[in-house]
Amino acid sequence: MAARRGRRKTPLEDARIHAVKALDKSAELEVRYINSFKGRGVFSKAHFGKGDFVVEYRGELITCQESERRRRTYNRACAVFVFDFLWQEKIWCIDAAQEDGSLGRLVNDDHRSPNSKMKRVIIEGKPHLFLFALREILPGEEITYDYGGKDWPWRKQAEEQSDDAESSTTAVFSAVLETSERPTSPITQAEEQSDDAESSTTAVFNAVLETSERPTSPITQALDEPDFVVSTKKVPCLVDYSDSDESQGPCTNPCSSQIQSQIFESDPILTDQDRQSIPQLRTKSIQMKERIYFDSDELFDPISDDSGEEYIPKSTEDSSEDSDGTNIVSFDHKMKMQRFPNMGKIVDVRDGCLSMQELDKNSLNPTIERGRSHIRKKGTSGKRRQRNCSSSVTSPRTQTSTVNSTKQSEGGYTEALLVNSAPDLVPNLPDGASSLVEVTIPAVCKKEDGSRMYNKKQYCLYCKKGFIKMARHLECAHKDKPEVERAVSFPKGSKERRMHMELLRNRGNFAHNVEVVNSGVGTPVPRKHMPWKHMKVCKFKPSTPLKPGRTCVQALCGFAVPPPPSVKEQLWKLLNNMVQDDVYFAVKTDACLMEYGEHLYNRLGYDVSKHEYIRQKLRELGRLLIFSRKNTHLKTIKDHIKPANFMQVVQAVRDLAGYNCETNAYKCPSLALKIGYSLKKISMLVESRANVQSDFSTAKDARTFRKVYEARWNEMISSASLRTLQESKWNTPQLLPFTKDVQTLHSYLDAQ
Ligand SMILES: C[S@@+](CC[C@H](N)C(=O)[O-])C[C@H]1O[C@@H](n2cnc3c(N)ncnc32)[C@H](O)[C@@H]1O
Repeated sequence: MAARRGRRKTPLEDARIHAVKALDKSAELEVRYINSFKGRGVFSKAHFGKGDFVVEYRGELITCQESERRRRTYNRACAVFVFDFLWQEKIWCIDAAQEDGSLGRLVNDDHRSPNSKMKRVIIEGKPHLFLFALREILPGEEITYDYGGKDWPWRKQAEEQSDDAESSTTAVFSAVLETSERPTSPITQAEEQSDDAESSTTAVFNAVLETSERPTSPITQALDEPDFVVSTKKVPCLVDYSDSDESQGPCTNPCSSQIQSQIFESDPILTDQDRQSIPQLRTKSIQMKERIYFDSDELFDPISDDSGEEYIPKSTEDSSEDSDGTNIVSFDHKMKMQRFPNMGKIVDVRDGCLSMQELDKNSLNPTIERGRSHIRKKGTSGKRRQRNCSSSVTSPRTQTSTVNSTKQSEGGYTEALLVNSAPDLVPNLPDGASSLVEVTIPAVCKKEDGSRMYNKKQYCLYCKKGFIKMARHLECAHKDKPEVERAVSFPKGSKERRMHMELLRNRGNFAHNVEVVNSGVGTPVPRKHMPWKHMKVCKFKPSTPLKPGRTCVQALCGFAVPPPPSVKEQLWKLLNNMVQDDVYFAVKTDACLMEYGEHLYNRLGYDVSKHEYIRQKLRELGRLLIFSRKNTHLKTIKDHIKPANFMQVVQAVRDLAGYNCETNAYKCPSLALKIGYSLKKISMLVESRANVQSDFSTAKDARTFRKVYEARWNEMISSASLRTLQESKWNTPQLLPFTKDVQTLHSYLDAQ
């Protein structure tokens, strides 16, 4: 096992592992907002060696025809995310127009001195596009690659600028510049700087580039060098140069050269018409620029320690992972596995809903009804439900494995409950776990003969320890407590004695469960029934009759959980009158939303008629939060007010409000406007709190977010929303007053 963990990975293997998990190296890369012209970019947070796998250009693999169809519907901003490449003698595309939180799609262009290069790698018969470092990349550097093509507007601008600069320099310096920076030259600065040892390879390589970049032969720009076929089955030898003897390596692969010559000289699939259409695509999309041999010096420095097999990925998520890809566990998940080693089945209990929603006020015990949690509302069942849950807490694409790890633990199954979010409301969590609180629920254990094993521990209200026989423990150890004294005053076996003991047991369990939920440590004591169902038979239910319906009982149960320290009881109560759905749990467990709620409550809460307004405001943001968690990497409202995430927020708000880029109209324009307003308000609250706490970087982030918001929100969201609102009024019939109304008015005026 130790040997396996220590096994070094090649860049290709590293790329494959990330591709299979659909994960980026989030510990080593970050998105930053650069400026309004360039938008966002991806920056290195760590050191990358030459040849290292950097990031995948992830998206949907589509055919050329489909990409043509989409391009007709996409606006310019979306079309630029479609990446063309050649594979199996056809043009394919990776469409990354969807804002899915992946990083590869956000990498910007640099045709002069890019630090990485796009490569096509085949994994399990499917092409993937990966960026590999062309040279050493230092922390803080922006990741760039050459988009290919020539018509990108920013290049012209850059060239104009550099022309201006050139004209003002001395003649000698101009001459040097002309040689090294001529835009038509395929030789990059980096290549120019390469040392003598590399020069021969570079020369050969440049020769290839020059041929493939000749503008008159557009097809040669597409990528068609031998694929890097990565097979999961051939562990540890993961690189398989298709149809070739592995020992020969890619350069000497006769098959590849055959394929290349087929494609370059007489392409059997592409007609002249197709060829004509390719350059046209290029002005709107990114392409594989040219062929590059995978083991060429450009990617792997043969004399460097970092090359080839000696490569060890640095990303945190790789640190303890199995490299065979069969047991891929998300980073967050693994972290929780450390905390809860017995974790087995994963059941989705979002936003503290198990512990909060199902804590039964009357029985004072959290309840879980296996297979009947609110997840069922989604129409999922059994294994599917489990899968959904893992995706809801990690990334939509990391679903696979969390479920696979089902194990029978010592005493039977355990169910790990991933409780999404509540990061700031739940203290003492390690950094990376900020968006997850996980609680392990022990399931009923069965003996070998299938009968139930009664080993459930109850928690003592007084000494906080777990015991299987609680009544006996109370009687022996806490006889001096008045409640216990009263309970034992009833005859043994009597109904009264049982009820008193049960109440004490429930109270002990409740206190224990609250502790577990708040600290994220320990195992809560489950209870079988849903609260509203249990309420029908509960021996301790309030004597005053409740309003019929589930929500009322749930509200009672929700309120049974004490508010977190930073939340006012009145606000907590106000929230518990909300419909208790996903949005409710999202709101209740997000610190910024609670702060915003508190702000609204302080302003308007004295007026009960405004309570519904406060709830609505919070629900709008709760919906945004749920949407963002599903579709982006934003997990809290605080993430939404970081300037680097601005574009993702824009996209999320657009999607949530039903933006149609063709008509430039919204289905629900007022939602987009309201969310914008609330986000701005929250940024002010966060900034002021951060200033008070001398957390100047958070304050700066919030301030910068507001600046970006003020500069761009109107253009990106509000203008279209307002226009939609205005236009929707055009078709509203203007109501003329009835004759009767006019008569009434006249008689009123006469009476005056
Ligand atoms: C694939 S996206 C890259 C991510 C993009 N910056 C964003 O914020 O969404 C390509 C777009 O980024 C911008 N871009 C990329 N490279 C650029 C560069 N070198 N200079 C200016 N803008 C660039 C252009 O607007 C281009 O259409």
